[in-house]
Amino acid sequence: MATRDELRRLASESLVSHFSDLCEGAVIVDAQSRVVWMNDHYPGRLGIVDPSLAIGQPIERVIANSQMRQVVESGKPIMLDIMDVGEESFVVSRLPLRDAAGMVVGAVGFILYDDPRHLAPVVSRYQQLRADLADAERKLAEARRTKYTFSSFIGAGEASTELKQAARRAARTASSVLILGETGTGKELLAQAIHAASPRADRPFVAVNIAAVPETLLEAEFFGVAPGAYTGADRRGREGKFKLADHGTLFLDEIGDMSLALQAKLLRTLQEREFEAVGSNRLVAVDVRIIAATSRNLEQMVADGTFRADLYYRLNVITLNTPPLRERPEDMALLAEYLIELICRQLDIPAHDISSPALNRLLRHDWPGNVRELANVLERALLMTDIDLLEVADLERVMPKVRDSVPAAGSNVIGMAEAVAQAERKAILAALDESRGNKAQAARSLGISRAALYEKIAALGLTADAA
Ligand SMILES: Nc1ncnc2c1ncn2[C@@H]1O[C@H](COP(=O)(O)OP(=O)(O)OP(=O)(O)O)[C@@H](O)[C@H]1O
Repeated sequence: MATRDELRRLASESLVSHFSDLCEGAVIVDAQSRVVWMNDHYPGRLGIVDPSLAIGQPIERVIANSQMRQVVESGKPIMLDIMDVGEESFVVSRLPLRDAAGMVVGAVGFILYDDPRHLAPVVSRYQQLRADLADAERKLAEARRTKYTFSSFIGAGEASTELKQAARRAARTASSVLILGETGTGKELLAQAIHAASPRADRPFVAVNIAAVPETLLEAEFFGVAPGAYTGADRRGREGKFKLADHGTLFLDEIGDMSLALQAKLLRTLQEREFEAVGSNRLVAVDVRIIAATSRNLEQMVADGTFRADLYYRLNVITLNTPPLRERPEDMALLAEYLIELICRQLDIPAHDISSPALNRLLRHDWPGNVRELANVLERALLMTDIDLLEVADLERVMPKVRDSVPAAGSNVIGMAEAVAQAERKAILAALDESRGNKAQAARSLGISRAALYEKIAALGLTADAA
């Protein structure tokens, strides 16, 4: 009569031998996940030409997406799984092997069926889900595809050419980029162009305007919220921008407006390449390329102690300076022509030209709002002119100084809405002036949120003046 231990030994031996005979393939790895044995079917099923060369190799060298190492490292079986090799899908099972003391000494993997039709309902559902996921990922990447490339950055003068060359070089690397320049000089355009020319072009480009998101919401915006972290609307949890930008590029606009507390969290994420969602203690790994931008003097902020030096150096691997429009008059004609054509197309109005005196008028303005302001002025001038040639008078009508003055002729009575808008415009400009363009500080002194300030600036068409 066999003892209990002998019976157990016999059972496990015959189980393995039966299994390996019956199933379509079997493989055993050791504690380092190196292949030590495979049955006769295994190499044929998986297209392994010379099985003798596989022995002693790490399992991933033999089967690139094998999960055997996970079983060895965790000591937990994966009872039923679908493994894709090339075009084929296999139903597989993986079990850890333990010695007498219970230590994991390896793992055994079986290919149960090479024809997943045996599990048709499960497999078809799996394949459907996989197709849906691929479709959703493609749509997401499409939605996040950048609008701009380097050819969208207009300017052929020396400063623009050098800037574009440096940005093209940056696109070829994976380093962080810091773009410095006044408002409206094309920082976001350039960030998009860098992404579009980088190896990450097919992955998402995700932008966060730090100044436009209320401070209290920024952490959740960046890192997401774990399910159940909040009651109410967010109970199901939400992905943060870091996760959405995984394998792509994360554009951090107005980085100079970030609080010191969040700067510390951002730095940690960039260093460790992992983060925790709000309300979770599970670390999530991410791979994002960072492009940050600001119109503020970050170096001065570091000296003042309002921006972390370590974060500054981390972001400032490659620096690009977008020159203000007034410093590149050589680009004005090209830009004006390009913008007029673009605006006419967008507004669906006939093509327009610009007279030489009008072009000279543009050159005399100092453009605190840069290209955005130029586009704004041209659009309003185009909407008001009756002929297809922009003249000085058309521009004068809409250029900032004229716009803000009281109408010379006619009644002095203005509607309430306009009166309120004028008062708001004045207050915002004064606050921005006092804070030297720092929108967070301006919002504080106005007693409104930064998000509200951004909305007002856009609604009042103030962008041009708000530098
Ligand atoms: N060199 C350029 N060629 C063509 N369009 C440009 C150029 N620079 C800026 N623009 C246009 O001007 C507008 C503002 O550009 P963008 O948003 O990139 O500026 P920004 O520097 O990021 O501004 P902010 O600091 O206010 O966020 C956009 O519509 C952009 O397409």
